[in-house]
Amino acid sequence: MRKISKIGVLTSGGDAPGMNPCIRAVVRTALYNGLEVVGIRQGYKGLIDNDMMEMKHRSVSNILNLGGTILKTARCLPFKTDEGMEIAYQNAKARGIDGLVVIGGDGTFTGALRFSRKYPDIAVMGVPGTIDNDLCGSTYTLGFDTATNTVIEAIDKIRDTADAHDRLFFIEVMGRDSGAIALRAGISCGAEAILLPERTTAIDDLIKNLKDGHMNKKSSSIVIVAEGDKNGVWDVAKAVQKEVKNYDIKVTILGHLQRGGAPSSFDRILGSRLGFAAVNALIAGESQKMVGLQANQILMTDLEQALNHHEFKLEPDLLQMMDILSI
Ligand SMILES: Nc1ncnc2c1ncn2[C@@H]1O[C@H](COP(=O)(O)OP(=O)(O)O)[C@@H](O)[C@H]1O
Ligand SMILES: O=P(O)(O)OC[C@H]1O[C@](O)(COP(=O)(O)O)[C@@H](O)[C@@H]1O
Ligand SMILES: [Mg+2]
Repeated sequence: MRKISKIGVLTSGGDAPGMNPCIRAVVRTALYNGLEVVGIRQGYKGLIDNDMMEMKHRSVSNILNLGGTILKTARCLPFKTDEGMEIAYQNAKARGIDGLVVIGGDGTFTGALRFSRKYPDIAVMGVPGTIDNDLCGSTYTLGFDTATNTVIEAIDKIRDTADAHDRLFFIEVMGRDSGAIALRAGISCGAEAILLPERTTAIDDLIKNLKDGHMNKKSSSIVIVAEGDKNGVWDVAKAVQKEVKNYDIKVTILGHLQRGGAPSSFDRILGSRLGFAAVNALIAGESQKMVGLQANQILMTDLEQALNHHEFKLEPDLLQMMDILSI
């Protein structure tokens, strides 16, 4: 069985609340087990630029409540090239890193899998950290709960003013190819319609529903549009504006405020559990896997399987109820 002595930890792709509790758990679990830990700054960029530091217990003090990531993150194009990967590998080897914990989303895992197939002497363990909740093998990814709560708080406020003015709001929420935030926030806020990349919405049906809502004495309407929806929030709003005259129409793009803020209790616990499990999995000799939450248990999934978007599905009952509960 392979023996790990030094773990490198990095956060990569979009930051997500809960990454800091996870880093803390990785560092302290590794130290508890007599391993050394290296923090790699700015994701794969830090591996290529040799921007790394030794981590001790006090390196991760008082960070449980912080959004963002103390290690910083980046979208690093050079890591996608063979040359970039080779430099990253040589730097990691020179530091004595023999196990890597990568906290990030689908892009990060795609890179991790390629890297570890090319250089199998460095074991790699993925931790799902993305507000998009778009990975198989973990019911929830780090940051999704906090981001959804942030979105709900914002939409509740928009509902107040929408109601006061009898207005129709189109609200774009994040999710590059994923309707996960849109669906949960929409149901939680009683959105009149939710447009998702995973489901096609006919604009004619949307217009009819909004008109019906007005006739049924709805004083405001909220339509949530996931960023990855193929129509796009502006085009949908324009198409509806032409047909729905009773409401004054506004568009709000919530943007990056969705990624910030203190992690929720759920994300603090999830980050701690996943970080703890990732280090223990590396110690047990595992590689090319992701630790994830399934039925309240921490289980491992092959990275390849975690990336299988076709198998990732939004909850059918949520999809079914989203139209029924909003009438
Ligand atoms: N095909 C790939 N090969 C190697 N590295 C990749 C690949 N795809 C993504 N990455 C690395 O992972 C990083 C994060 O991916 P990205 O899609 O931006 O975020 P996320 O991991 O949150 O989905 C990229 O900036 C790049 O460094
Ligand atoms: O902050 P950026 O680079 O503009 O990226 C925005 C994207 O990042 C996200 O917030 C998170 O996605 P990733 O976790 O895949 O990076 C997406 O919802 C959004 O499309
Ligand atoms: Mg992603």
